[in-house]
Amino acid sequence: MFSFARRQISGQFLKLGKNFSFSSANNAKVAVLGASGGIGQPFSLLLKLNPHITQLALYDIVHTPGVAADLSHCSTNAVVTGHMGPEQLKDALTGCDVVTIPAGVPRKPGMTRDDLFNTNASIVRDLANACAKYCPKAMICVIANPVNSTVPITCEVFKAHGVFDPRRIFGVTTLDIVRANTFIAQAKGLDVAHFNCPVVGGHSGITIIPLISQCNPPVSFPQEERAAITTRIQNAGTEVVEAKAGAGSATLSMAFAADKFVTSLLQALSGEDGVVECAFVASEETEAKYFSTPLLLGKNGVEKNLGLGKLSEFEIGLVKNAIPELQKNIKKGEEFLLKNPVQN
Ligand SMILES: NC(=O)C1=CN([C@@H]2O[C@H](COP(=O)(O)OP(=O)(O)OC[C@H]3O[C@@H](n4cnc5c(N)ncnc54)[C@H](O)[C@@H]3O)[C@@H](O)[C@H]2O)C=CC1
Ligand SMILES: O=C([O-])CC(=O)C(=O)O
Repeated sequence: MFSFARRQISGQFLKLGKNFSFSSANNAKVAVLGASGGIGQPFSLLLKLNPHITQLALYDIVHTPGVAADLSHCSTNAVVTGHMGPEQLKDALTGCDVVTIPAGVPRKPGMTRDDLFNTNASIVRDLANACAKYCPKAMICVIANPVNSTVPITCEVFKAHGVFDPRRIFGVTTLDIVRANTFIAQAKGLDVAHFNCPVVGGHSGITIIPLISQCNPPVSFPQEERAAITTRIQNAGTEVVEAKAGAGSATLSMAFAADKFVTSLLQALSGEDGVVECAFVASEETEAKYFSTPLLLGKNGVEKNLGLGKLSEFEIGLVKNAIPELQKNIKKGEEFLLKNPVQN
């Protein structure tokens, strides 16, 4: 483990045009597992700008000394520590308030997210195992795909350790909301900074369900346009994978989205009221055991599941179509852990 001297800055902190002021609650340790990757690096940079964070622990199996040294020169408050290889994972995780997991392989053209299962399931299982041992109370934000299966894997690992708290484990689906907001605001000529479209369900293909009927401010589309924009949101990950032509999947927009989610989580943890984000969590809202819906966040993670709300006929059909696929993905994650249990 190597660490860098804390650099104090005073007063107010300007981030993405928004003012944050320091308070005693803004004292979080956040870890990024997979910090050297395509998402990990820009995401860590955004977290380094976050005034809620006083320690940023960067873990990967490669390159973290360089990434941490580089990032530590940015003149912001957070102390950056680099941790490389499993023997340094304990130090990275101990004392964490929030752990983010973008570790794992990304898609290439022609692959589905489920095609990543064979590689990423064991990566996530082993990292979740370390979290359950070294920071069982931390908020765990799973980014690695297939999210519909890696979240159930993480939850099963925590159950195996007897430390499962469904309020604290999240599949990060924020990129779907970011995309829905961008595409719809652009189509309607609205200011995306003041536009919100909830996206529910899961994080792959038909399980991604934008609730256009619940947009704020309200929008409406002719039937064909609504179907087309829904399909674009569902396939937006593939759009990026194809454009990158073998060089990976979304990294910069994912870093933006993950930072948005973690910022909301830290605001809620530090006592801010009314913080709502969608995420894929253990859920009783539908027949699927895990489902993304808007969540009211608080000091202990999910304070209240705000549920699906009133759906249009079109959206009811989308939810109905998504459930069998989600159930299959969830079962696959749970069965993986039965067949490949954690070694404590
Ligand atoms: N939830 C979402 O919306 C999104 C999820 N993703 C997923 O995020 C994951 C990461 O994507 P990228 O950063 O583009 O991939 P990448 O290949 O650029 O980076 C992955 C990083 O994980 C590290 N890694 C591999 N095994 C590890 C282990 N056992 N412990 C710690 N680190 C390990 C690698 O060394 C690498 O630095 C992929 O599974 C991708 O599908 C990508 C975009 C959006
Ligand atoms: O499409 C992928 O493989 C990466 C991802 O989850 C996304 O961009 O939404």
